[in-house]
Amino acid sequence: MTDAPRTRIKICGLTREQDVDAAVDAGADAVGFVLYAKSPRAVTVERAAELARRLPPFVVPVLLFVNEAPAQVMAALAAVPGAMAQFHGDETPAQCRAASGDGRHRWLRAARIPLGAAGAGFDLLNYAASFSQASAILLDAHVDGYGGAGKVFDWSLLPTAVDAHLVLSGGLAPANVGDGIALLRPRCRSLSVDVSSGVEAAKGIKDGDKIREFVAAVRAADALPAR
Ligand SMILES: O=C(O)c1ccccc1NCC(=O)[C@H](O)[C@H](O)COP(=O)(O)O
Repeated sequence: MTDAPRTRIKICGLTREQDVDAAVDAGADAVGFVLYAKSPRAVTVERAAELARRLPPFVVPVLLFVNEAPAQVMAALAAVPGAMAQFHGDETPAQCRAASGDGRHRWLRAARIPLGAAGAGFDLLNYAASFSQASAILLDAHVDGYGGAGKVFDWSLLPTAVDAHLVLSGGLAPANVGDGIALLRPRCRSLSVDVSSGVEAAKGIKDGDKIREFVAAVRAADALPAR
C-alpha cells in the first residue's frame, strides 16, 4: 500500500549498555527491554530506566510485558520517560488500554501466530480490528514462553491487505529480513521489523556485528523497488 518507505527497526531484549549503544549507533529506531521475570533477557524496571537514559532523542524505549498487572505496567511506563508498552501475553484490548493509561502511552500488541500450516487459522484482520487502538500489531511466532524464541512463522499465510501498521518479528536475521520486507510491506499501512535472537551471541547478550548486518540488510531491502 506504500511506496518504498524507510523500514523502522526495533532491537529487542537488551540488557547491557554496550548493546544499547550498538543498536543506536547502527540506526535502530527503537530498543526493547523485557520486563517479564521468566525471560532469560529480563531486566528490572530500574535497569530498563537506567539503560533508556542512554538513548538519544528520537530513539524510542519499548517496555515488553507478559500478563503484567496494570498497576505495574503504569509504574514502569512512568519510570521510563517516552516509553511505549509492548503487550506480549494474553492481554485483552480493554486490559491493554487500561494498562497504558487509556491513551496516555502508545502500545504495541503482539499477535502470536501458530507455526507452520496452522498459521492459516489465525484471523489477523479480526485481531487487528479488535486491537485498533494499538500503534501497531507486532507479528510473532506462537511459542512456549511467549516470545523471543527465534522461530519464524509462515509469512505467506498472512492476508494480502491489512489496514494496520505491522511490525514483523519472530526469527528475523540478516539473511531473511529482506524477504520479509519485500513480501509484507505492500500488504499493510507500514511495516517495521523487530529482532532479538537473530542478533545475539547468547540470550540477552547482543552481537554488535550482527546488529549492524541486520540494519544493513533492512536498508538494502528498502533500496529495492517493490516486487
Ligand atoms: O525475549 C524474550 O525472552 C521474550 C519473552 C517473552 C515474550 C517475548 C519475548 N521477546 C519478544 C521479542 O524479543 C521480540 O518482540 C520478538 O518476539 C522477536 O524475538 P526473536 O524471535 O527472538 O527475534
